[in-house]
Amino acid sequence: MIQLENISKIYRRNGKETQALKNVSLHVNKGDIFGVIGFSGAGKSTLVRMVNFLESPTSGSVLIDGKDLNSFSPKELRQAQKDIGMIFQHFNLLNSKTIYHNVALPLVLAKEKKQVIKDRVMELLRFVGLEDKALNYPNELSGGQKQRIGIARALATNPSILLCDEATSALDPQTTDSILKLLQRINQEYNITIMIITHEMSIIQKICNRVAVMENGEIIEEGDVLDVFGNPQQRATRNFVRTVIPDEVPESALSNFSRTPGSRLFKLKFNETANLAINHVIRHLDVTVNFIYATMNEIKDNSVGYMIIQLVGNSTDVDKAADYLQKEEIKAKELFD
Ligand SMILES: Nc1ncnc2c1ncn2[C@@H]1O[C@H](COP(=O)(O)OP(=O)(O)OP(=O)(O)O)[C@@H](O)[C@H]1O
Repeated sequence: MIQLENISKIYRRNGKETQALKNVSLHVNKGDIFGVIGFSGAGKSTLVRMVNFLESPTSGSVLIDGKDLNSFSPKELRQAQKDIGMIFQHFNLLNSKTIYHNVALPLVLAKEKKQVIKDRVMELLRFVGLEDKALNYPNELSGGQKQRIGIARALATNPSILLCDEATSALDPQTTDSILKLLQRINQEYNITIMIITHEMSIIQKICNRVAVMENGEIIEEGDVLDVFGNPQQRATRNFVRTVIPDEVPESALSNFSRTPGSRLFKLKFNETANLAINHVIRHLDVTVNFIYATMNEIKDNSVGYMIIQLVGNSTDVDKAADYLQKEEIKAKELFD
């Protein structure tokens, strides 16, 4: 649905060049809630502005439903942009206009009939749960309510894509969750493809099915959310995952078990393969497995986390068990070896 092919973007200002995007390629499928995560300055906003052609790439192409936006006339481009809604961190509402008129604006610009506009605006305000605020002004609303209005306005022209640029960064955690639930409903009920730009991994964890990690204008890792959380490849990705699934073992967990001489301590991923391996060790070797600590997190209806286990027994069996758990597919990591 959205294809970015070898996109580079160079900003030139006062004789200085900044390369905001370096040969970025990305495919977002219809129905995805696709997250793009990165630290400040990674190039996320630049990337998302390429998708609706708010800015054009220095090189490379943007294809929406297979059509190259580069080849569009200005009129065709405006038409294509109507199919892409966008919401922002600071909502970008017009303070001098009522909520009704803010939501109506894209329809007024599209020269829709008055009755069509009225029906659509009221339908959207009902959808975002703010029908009673039609005659209020933006500064009479809370941040969460303002973002709901931003969402209603973005949906006014019935887009098939919604871009969200740090849309929950100015909101408290509870309000963030309610906006994320609303985005999920939009994705499911209206079948709208959503692209989310964020610096918070918890946002990706809660609603995205795919994720790309950006660093210094490049996509350094991309994949299904479960795979990326379960097996992050790059250092920056691991740091982001850590913010949701901490992998430091608390001192208290380690000080509470007895260091039996000859026992060995391992850290393993919490997954089916590791569970089967531990069962194998218990069944086939004369080894006791003590569970010292575990963390678990729900990602896309799957459990992701890790556990710390202690192997206790005679040294031959403990060593055999350790060898088995350190195999390639299990990759148990020894602590204090
Ligand atoms: N209009 C512009 N003119 C010049 N440089 C720009 C412009 N927009 C962005 N940049 C530069 O491009 C790089 C990427 O910026 P961008 O805003 O895309 O990053 P970001 O990941 O969205 O960061 P943040 O989360 O802080 O918004 C930065 O070095 C920034 O200074």
